[in-house]
Amino acid sequence: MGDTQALDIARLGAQGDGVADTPSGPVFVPYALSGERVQADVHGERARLIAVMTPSPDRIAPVCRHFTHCGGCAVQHLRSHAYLAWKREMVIAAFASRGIDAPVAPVASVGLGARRRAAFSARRTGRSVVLGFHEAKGVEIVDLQECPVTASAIVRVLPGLRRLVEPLMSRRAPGRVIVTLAANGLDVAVEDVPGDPPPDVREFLAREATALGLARLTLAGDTLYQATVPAVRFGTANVVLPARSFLQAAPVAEAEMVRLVTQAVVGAKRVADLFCGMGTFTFPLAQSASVLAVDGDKQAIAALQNAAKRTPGLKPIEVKVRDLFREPLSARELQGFDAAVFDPPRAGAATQAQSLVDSPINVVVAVSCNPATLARDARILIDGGFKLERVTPIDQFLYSAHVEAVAILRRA
Ligand SMILES: C[S@@+](CC[C@H](N)C(=O)[O-])C[C@H]1O[C@@H](n2cnc3c(N)ncnc32)[C@H](O)[C@@H]1O
Repeated sequence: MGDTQALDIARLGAQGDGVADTPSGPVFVPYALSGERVQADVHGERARLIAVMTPSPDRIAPVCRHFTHCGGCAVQHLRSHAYLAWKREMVIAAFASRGIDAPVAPVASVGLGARRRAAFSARRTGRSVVLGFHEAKGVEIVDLQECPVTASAIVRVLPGLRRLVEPLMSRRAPGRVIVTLAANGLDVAVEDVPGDPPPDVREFLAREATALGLARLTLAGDTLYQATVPAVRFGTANVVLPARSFLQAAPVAEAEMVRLVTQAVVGAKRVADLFCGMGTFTFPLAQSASVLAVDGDKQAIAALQNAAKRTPGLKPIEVKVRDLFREPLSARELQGFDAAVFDPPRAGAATQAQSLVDSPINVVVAVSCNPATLARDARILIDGGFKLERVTPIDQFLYSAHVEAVAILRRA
């Protein structure tokens, strides 16, 4: 037990916790809201909410029965306008911390059921399996009965997936079950499970996959069952999904990102698409510009290249497999390009941003799921002579503390 205190919540922190400023420093109270007076059990700078004494007018009922138990969502209990303002503020603060007074647009919102990929954890308990996300506090897995942020086609198969993965799961360590709603069905990838299943288990898995109507089932990257080749559509291209490659989490967020990227580079004849993945931006860009698409994931690049060969009516697409952290595209290699798009993992693309500064490129669109590294990379570009035109936050990760953003920079 900690120390029970009444606290006044001053703001919502970056992880979605209510923050009370006390004489001994900030205290973080999960599920408390800005402006509320709450009773909390305080342990150092963390506290457990006991009761809301004065609720915020923006407090609403959560949409999911698992909220506060499941770690998938941090903020479901806040009215939409205040929730979106919190996400926007995170982006503004990240840029401000780099000394940038950023022109940040309103957040592009994404509705319920938009998530097309979910990475669940699963563990055997007795004769059954629990399948879901990890607890908000603690290490157990919440056995999901619903998930309003995830596509209903995924949520519907959870009971069947519990049956399917049962022979693969151990009591000791959790396995992972990554479910993707492709354009033509569900692609299920099971990872981090022990051993190679014997023939009878493989037969069982194929039978259950058929019964569930899955498009494909892979185990540690190997295809165990395939009814149809799972594919996604980028622009006019159908790209066959590699088992493990990156895919934007929500198609409506992706569509907004594509719109912002393609509009920013209108008129460009040659575009470099860096950290291109399977071609989310490459194919829409290639409708009007030739594109150099670069990524470190061999499978993603192969999928992109195969789709490019099959898709008529596109400008030329050249591809490279390359580790852009160790070997960013150099200013020399960027000669002749009018624009660049980069969409790195959370670590950002500092060295790549520096060589963009040294290149003749006039327009850079930076896409990121981490406002902190996005702001750092924007600072490099701004110091190198670019002007930040606009940053658009996109609520791709509904109810979590994450936010996607697209920044457009042009040479001043
Ligand atoms: C956020 S994803 C974006 C992918 C793509 N632009 C999209 O929208 O689907 C980041 C991409 O960076 C790639 N990546 C990660 N580390 C890399 C590295 N060191 N060099 C090159 N690419 C890398 C991943 O393979 C992944 O495709």
